[in-house]
Amino acid sequence: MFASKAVARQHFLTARNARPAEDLLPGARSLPLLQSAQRIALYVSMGAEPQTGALIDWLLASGREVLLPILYADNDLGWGVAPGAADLVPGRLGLSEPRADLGPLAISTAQLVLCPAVAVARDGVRLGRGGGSYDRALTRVTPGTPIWAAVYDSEVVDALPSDPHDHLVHAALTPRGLVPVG
Ligand SMILES: Nc1nc2c(c(=O)[nH]1)N(C=O)[C@@H](CNc1ccc(C(=O)N[C@@H](CCC(=O)O)C(=O)O)cc1)CN2
Ligand SMILES: Nc1ncnc2c1ncn2[C@@H]1O[C@H](COP(=O)(O)OP(=O)(O)OP(=O)(O)O)[C@@H](O)[C@H]1O
Repeated sequence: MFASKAVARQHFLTARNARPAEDLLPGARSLPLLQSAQRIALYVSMGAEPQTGALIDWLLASGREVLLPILYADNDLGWGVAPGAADLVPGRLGLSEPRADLGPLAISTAQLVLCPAVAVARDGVRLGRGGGSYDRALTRVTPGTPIWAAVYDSEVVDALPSDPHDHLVHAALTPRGLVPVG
């Protein structure tokens, strides 16, 4: 068990930064929910994060809508639609973001939410970057909507430090498929 979220975050990010980035699409495209959901909240991957580019292109090509986060100054998130990678503009912290902001509540229209994560525990606890962005955004998801966290297989672990404000996820999506948690 890790002594704190900060220690755990550093452990997993150091390991992740030493590995090649992998694409999420192979593990995702055969999942029924990803074939049927009409509007999906996703993220624009950066660095060694599980890569979302091919997944976003595949969803758009099959006529679905993809919501992408816009990071506000207080680390809360707004959401915009992705018409295509060429339409994204540079945001804070090296992020690429949609130009038009539909606001923080737009995530409530998603039928599936895939959030970035540094690690996920078997009980559903998600460890993020530490801004509390998804702690806030996930409170606005329509109850009953599946929430998945994108990680590599080695980042699904038995236990992680957690706080009362942490919002549990239902599964980890890895490049090899879906791992139910919680
Ligand atoms: N791809 C992606 N988008 C996301 C998140 C994320 O984790 N991944 N977020 C999840 O909440 C929000 C943004 N939060 C973030 C918090 C910290 C860092 C960060 O630490 N970035 C790098 C580079 C910083 C820089 O260039 O100054 C780093 O410090 O190593 C990035 C995003 C919304 N969008
Ligand atoms: N609803 C909220 N409103 C404002 N701040 C919040 C809220 N929830 C959590 N926070 C703050 O966000 C900070 C980071 O929380 P935490 O370490 O759980 O982030 P995280 O889930 O790992 O990061 P992220 O969601 O950005 O990927 C904490 O200081 C926490 O107090």
